[in-house]
Amino acid sequence: MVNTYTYHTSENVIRLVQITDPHLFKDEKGELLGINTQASFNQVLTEIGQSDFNYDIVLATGDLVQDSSDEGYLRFCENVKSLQKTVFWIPGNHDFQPKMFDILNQHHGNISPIKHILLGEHWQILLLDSQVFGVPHGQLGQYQIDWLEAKLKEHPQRYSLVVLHHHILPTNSAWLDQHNLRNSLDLAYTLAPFAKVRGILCGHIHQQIDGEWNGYKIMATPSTCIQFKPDSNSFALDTLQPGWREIELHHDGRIETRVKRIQHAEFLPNMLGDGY
Ligand SMILES: Nc1ncnc2c1ncn2[C@@H]1O[C@@H]2COP(=O)(O)O[C@H]2[C@H]1O
Ligand SMILES: [Fe+2]
Repeated sequence: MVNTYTYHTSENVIRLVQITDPHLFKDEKGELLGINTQASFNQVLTEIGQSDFNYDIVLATGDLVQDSSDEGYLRFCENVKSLQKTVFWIPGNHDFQPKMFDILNQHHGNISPIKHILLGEHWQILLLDSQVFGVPHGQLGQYQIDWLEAKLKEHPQRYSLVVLHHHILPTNSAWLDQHNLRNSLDLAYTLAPFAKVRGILCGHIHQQIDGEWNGYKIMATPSTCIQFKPDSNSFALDTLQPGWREIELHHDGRIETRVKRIQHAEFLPNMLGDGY
């Protein structure tokens, strides 16, 4: 099996789209706290298609399916065909990996199982699995840490973007921050010797963060369905709309990025919902 995907381009900028946390259900009418997650996912995909952002690849950063159903993963595969670019993925805390792996591989179309991407001459992307089976918080196992270190050592001349589901920077929401990446210090120690690491990208927290941590650009992205309210110690939803993220990796190591939200439909959750 090939373990590295090489994306050849002579462009000075590589463009990525991130979609995250679609939480699809077996039933396409399935709702998460009042939002039909299939409908909001479709709307995000439609509006990505309508935008003039000419992306090279897509990153899907976990919680693809809420109920471990074959149907949810199969519809994900069908739906992302419209993106017409290779889709790379990582698991979130809600994903059932044996099924996810089988279905996403069998119905691959434009979906790749590869976790190491070389882009043009200057960049690489490292996709990590931070899932701890059966619980909402995250942890990078020793295999993930060793793999990350090995890839950074293999390509020290490349700028690196690290991608994982769980968050590192707090959301100032106690209920959600208990579900963070528990061993972010191990990640910090692993990355520290490699001066060309530039960014860390995650999903999971259903809200936007554009911050900084140890000199790395930290990006978290709205879900394609429900949004969590920032700075809320107990569970609370937001009326902000489903979204996605555009990222530009420049040849000099700069990352430019922006969050987009749907504009041609409105999804409002049941604001009284207190969890799932
Ligand atoms: N009321 C709640 N209190 C604490 N955790 C919750 C609550 N509701 C949901 N969660 C968990 O918190 C997680 C945050 O985002 P996820 O989509 O990964 O899935 C969520 C659930 O696993
Ligand atoms: Fe999650």
